[in-house]
Amino acid sequence: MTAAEKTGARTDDAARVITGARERIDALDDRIIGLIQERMAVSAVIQEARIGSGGRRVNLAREMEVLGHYRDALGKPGTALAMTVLELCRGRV
Ligand SMILES: O=C(O)C(=O)C[C@]1(C(=O)O)C=C[C@@H](O)C=C1
Repeated sequence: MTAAEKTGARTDDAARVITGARERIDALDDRIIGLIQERMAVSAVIQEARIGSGGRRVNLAREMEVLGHYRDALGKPGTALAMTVLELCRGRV
């Protein structure tokens, strides 16, 4: 498959730009995934401390803060992203 076919570009110049930018996106996605995995580990520490003390896994007031943080930064899709992040960190409720 040619670079043009792989990228959907109609010129070699555009194919080069897209190929380079996709490499940066793949590197960014690797970092984002790493950060999410780090967040999951930190969240687990909190949840274990709370459950170990007799509390519940979920803290809805805190989740509202997290949802608001993402929404303020990214708009409505930010809320959906935060819900997915929370599900990754504490499982489905
Ligand atoms: O901050 C907490 O109390 C957590 O347990 C962490 C966290 C999160 O991953 O952000 C996870 C579960 C709770 O329902 C709220 C937030």
